[in-house]
Amino acid sequence: MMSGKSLVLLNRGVSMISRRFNHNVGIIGAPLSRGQGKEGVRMGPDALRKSGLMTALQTGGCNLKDYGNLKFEDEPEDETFRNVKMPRTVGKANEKLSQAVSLIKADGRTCVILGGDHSLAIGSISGNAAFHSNLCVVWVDAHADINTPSTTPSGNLHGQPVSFLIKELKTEIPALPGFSWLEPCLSAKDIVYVGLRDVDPGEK
Ligand SMILES: NC(=[NH2+])NCCC[C@H](N)C(=O)O
Repeated sequence: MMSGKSLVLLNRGVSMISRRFNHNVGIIGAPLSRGQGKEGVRMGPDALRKSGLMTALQTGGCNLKDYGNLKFEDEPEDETFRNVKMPRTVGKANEKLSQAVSLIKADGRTCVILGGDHSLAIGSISGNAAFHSNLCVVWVDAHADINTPSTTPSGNLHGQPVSFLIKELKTEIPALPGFSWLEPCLSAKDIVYVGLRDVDPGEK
């Protein structure tokens, strides 16, 4: 027979499990490659879907809604601006992503974004920040991706997203075409790096 106390514990366990197993998740594909030089990364969202990601998430108890893939286009005459490559295209794509993330959050879902190159962190984090005033970021990556337009050795925006998001670096970021919509939304203390092993001199 069950005591009152064990019944309370059991109920608590079941409600924890059902909370975990009824997690509402929205999937959005972001097939962007212009933040760096390899075309193939835009195939990421479809490749991840084909590899069985959705089934794995459902088996893990997620209640999924697939919002499909965003459509990104190259902006015309997207010249390099102070060494930064394709700023208009990458800025516009991230603006779209940020809006899409905010809509999914407004639907009451955790947003899982399938990229795409790492410049997408700009839209992903800013879209979430619009909903969570106390947002923290755990950045698991070999790269810090905190170059600024002046320190970037490659000019690729996938190596710079964090510098655009951190309030303390605002004065280091020039007014880039394509990014007028963006306001930094994180403090430096709100990000933790895990796994760094390839950091540029200007990022240190
Ligand atoms: N998310 C990445 N794969 N980042 C690579 C960045 C490489 C280099 N640090 C750069 O700024 O260009």
